[in-house]
This record gives sequence, structure tokens and C-alpha cells, in this order.
Amino acid sequence: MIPRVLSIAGTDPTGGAGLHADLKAIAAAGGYGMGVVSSLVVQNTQGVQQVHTPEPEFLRAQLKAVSDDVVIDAVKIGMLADETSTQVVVEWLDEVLFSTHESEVPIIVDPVMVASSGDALADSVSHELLHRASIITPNLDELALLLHQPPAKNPDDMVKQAQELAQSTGSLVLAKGGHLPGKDKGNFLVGTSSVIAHAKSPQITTTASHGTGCSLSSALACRIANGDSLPDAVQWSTAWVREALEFGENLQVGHGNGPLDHFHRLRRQAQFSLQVPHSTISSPSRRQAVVPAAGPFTQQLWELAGDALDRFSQESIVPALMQGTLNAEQFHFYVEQDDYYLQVYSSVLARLSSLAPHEEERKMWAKAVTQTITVEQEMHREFPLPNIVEPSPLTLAYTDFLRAEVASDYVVGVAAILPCFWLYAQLSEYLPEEIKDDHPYKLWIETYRDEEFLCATAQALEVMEHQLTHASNAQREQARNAFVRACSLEADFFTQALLIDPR
Ligand SMILES: Nc1ncnc2c1ncn2[C@@H]1O[C@H](COP(=O)(O)OP(=O)(O)O)[C@@H](O)[C@H]1O
Ligand SMILES: Cc1ncc(COP(=O)(O)O)c(N)n1
Repeated sequence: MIPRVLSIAGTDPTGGAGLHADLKAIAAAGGYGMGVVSSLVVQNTQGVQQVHTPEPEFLRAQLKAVSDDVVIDAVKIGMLADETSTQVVVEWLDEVLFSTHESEVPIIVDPVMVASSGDALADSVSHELLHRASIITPNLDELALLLHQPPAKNPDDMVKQAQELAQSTGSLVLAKGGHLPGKDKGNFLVGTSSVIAHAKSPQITTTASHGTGCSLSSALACRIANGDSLPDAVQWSTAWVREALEFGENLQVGHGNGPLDHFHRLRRQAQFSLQVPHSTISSPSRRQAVVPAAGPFTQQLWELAGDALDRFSQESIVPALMQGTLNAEQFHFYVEQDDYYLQVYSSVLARLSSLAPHEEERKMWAKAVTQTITVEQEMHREFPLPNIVEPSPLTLAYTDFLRAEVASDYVVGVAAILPCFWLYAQLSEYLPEEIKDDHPYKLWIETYRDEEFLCATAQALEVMEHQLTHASNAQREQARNAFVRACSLEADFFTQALLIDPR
């Protein structure tokens, strides 16, 4: 079922806040958005210029038009400019929504009073409305205003105030930490006596903050209507808003505080590289290899890795992994897939060892098998993994590809396995200079400095160079193709975790 979510809110002709933001947020959260206009607001990213609030009958008629026709799975209420508008909504909730809908419809009230530009949008939010909310989503200042107290200065005080509001209204309160000092801008879902959920939102420095609160509460309404548990819905919407905030400036909308990129995640998912044919290499790599090529043949391969390396370093999990901001669920997925991959990878290395024409090469591949098994055992010690990992379609495509290439020809097999050494070795280039102790992936990324692995990569490159020097032209062509395909799969392998909806 696709949740049908109604937003009752004011407008923003620049599309970043109010009803416009709500509809985008609902769509991004997987729902069908509907909108009843409470006030027409002349505003842009720099501020509010005028507010026109239609007659109460007009608001009533809009609400009736929706509820006469559509089953509503959740309601998000934003700006209500005056007491009369609030009264109309309260009556509609009591007389229509609560009486005609069999199951309880979640009502998320965002007590909008002041726009992020500092302009007033409503004088107050009536307790009559707050009492009817399932969840109220005030920011720091709104929470303080509702309680007639000064704004909280730290998360603990914010939670205490949220608890007070929950007690006086009987509703849950999502206290939003966007304006808290400190590095975490996360949110707390609070009941009368306890914290039900906390979702972290590590600070992003951006001017694209217009409509953050509207978007968060709409996404929350939609995820609850979707059937998510409350903690899951809070996690999902907080992580999604943060991502939309992170990429908002790219939209280049307006000269003030611009909007979030509500559809950044969908855009990223749509760009997933499996759609790009492997043969379209547009930018030969000019970057320095951490482990240098072993001669002209491997140098040519390095240049062919250009596109994949760009994706690997910019669009995969690598940047977030290095910064420590990668979502835990995405990291876990990556580690699981890596575990499956390594099992197949070690069997492919073993096969190369059995095919190698010289004793030295046989020993080298066999040593790589042992190293891989050791890494895998360590992974199992450090990170709890299920006994049987289900490979994703992409992981399976990569591992099946390696199995097929190694079965066709030794030289081609070496070319297919090479990106796993070479691109992986490149990871040490992206390591932060200092990995702080509170970096959540410290243990993991420190292994990227492993000298033994860099040494094994140099040896694999020697083998490749030697084999290509003595190969036929047909074999070289096949080997190049296998290498480019494997580079692309390696980059995809590091990108696929981002396709998961993080919470
Ligand atoms: N600078 C930021 N870095 C990370 N997350 C942020 C930032 N600003 C806002 N958020 C997220 O957006 C949510 C809503 O923002 P907030 O400013 O608190 O609300 P409002 O837009 O109503 O003033 C925050 O609770 C937080 O989850
Ligand atoms: C119609 C309308 N509703 C709400 C806001 C608040 O926006 P923000 O989420 O940035 O506080 C706004 N600027 N306009």
C-alpha cells in the first residue's frame, strides 16, 4: 500500500518550504502526497514578504473535498496563520477524520511559528490542536515558545522540555536538534516519561536549510503511515533529511537559505552505474597509483581504470566511510557482502595458483589465499556476521564473472582479479591523516594501510606485466576487457550499499 498523506500547510513559491516541501518529502519517503493550502505566502529563500489567508470556508471546503473522496493514511499539519484557521482544522479532525476513519490516523503537528529567515508565520499554536496530535515536532525555539521558557542549551534540557510538552498535551514530542549547539543535530522522540527514540544527525555546514523542519515532519508522517515502527520512522526521516541537506547547495536555488535536495537519494540511485556500458571509458586515469604499474602494459590498464576510479573515490561509500559518516546499516551490508565476496575470491586465487605456469607465481597466489582467509577470520571476530550471507545480485554478478574469467584463461583470470588488488590498494590514498579514536570505522579503515597487502598488489602487477608481455594480441584484448569490466564491478561493489535506504 502506498500511504496517502495529507499536508495542511502554507505555500512557498520557490518550492523549498511549506506545502511544496511537504509534497516532495512525502514522495521521497514513498508516499502519495495531497495538499490543502492554509495560507498563501509570498516568500523566497531570503524571507517572507506577505501572507494571505483565505476565508475559513475555503479551508473547510478544501478539507472536505479531500476527505469526501480519499482515504487518508496520515495528516501533517504545518502553518496555520490564525486562530480561525486552527479552529476549522480542529473541527474537521473531530467531525470528519476521527469519525469516518476506522483506524487511528497519525496526526503530525509541526508547530510552525517562525520561518528559518526569522519572519513570523503564526503567533502561536493552540493547545486544542496540540492535544489532537499523535506527534508534535517543534524545533528548539518553538519548543521553548510553547512552554514560555528560554530555549534549551543542550540535548538533556531539550529532552526535559519535550517531556513537559508531552505531559501537558498528551502527545508524543519529536524534539528537533537542528539549532542545538554542538556537533550532533539529531532528534529525540519523547513521551511523558521516557525517550522513545534518538536519531543522530552529525552536523553539516550548509546554507541549504530552508524547509528542513517541514520536510522532516512530512517524511515522518509518511513513514509512520507506511507501517514503520516509531523508532524506525524517526531514524529514516532523520537520515533522509540529513542527506537531502548535504546535497541541497548543488541545486543552486535562490540567494538566501536555499532548499534541501529532496530527491537526492533517488537521483543517486538512478545513476547507479550498472546502467553504463562498461566499454564507454571517458576519462583515462591521470592520477597517481598508490602501487605503481609494473611496466607499459599495466600502465595502460591503469589508464583504463579512470572512470571506475572516479566513481570509486567520489560516488561510492568510500568518502563517507573515511569520514566516519557512513550509515551503520549501509556499512553492515557492505561488510556482509564483502564476506561473501572474499570466500569466492579466495577460491579464484586458489584456481590461479593451480594454473600458474611458474612455481613463484603459484606460491604468490597461494599466499594471497592464506592472507584472504586470515582477513576473513578477523572480520568474523570483529564484526558479527551471519553464517550464511546471501549475496546481492551485484555481488553475485561480480563473483560469477571472476569464476568465469578464471576458467577461460590464466592471463585473462589475472586481469579480472587485478582490480580487487589495485583499486583496493588505492583506498589508502583517501585515508584521513589522523583517524580519531571515536571514528566508528577506525578498526576497519586502518587495515587499508596494510603493508602486506600493498606488497601482494605489487607482485600481482609484476605477474600481469610479465604475462601480458608474452601474451598473444587476442589474449591482451581479452585481458583488457576483463580488467575494465572488473574495475567497473569493483566500483559498483563499493557503491551498492548506498542503494539501501539508510535509517
Ligand atoms: N546543520 C545540520 N546538520 C545536520 N542535520 C541537520 C542540520 N540542520 C538541521 N538538521 C536536521 O534537520 C532537522 C530539522 O531542522 P531544525 O533546524 O531543527 O528544524 P526547523 O527547520 O523546523 O527549524 C534537525 O532536527 C536535524 O535532524
Ligand atoms: C509556508 C511555510 N511553512 C513553514 C515554513 C518554515 O520553514 P522551515 O522548515 O525552514 O522552518 C516556511 N518558511 N513557510
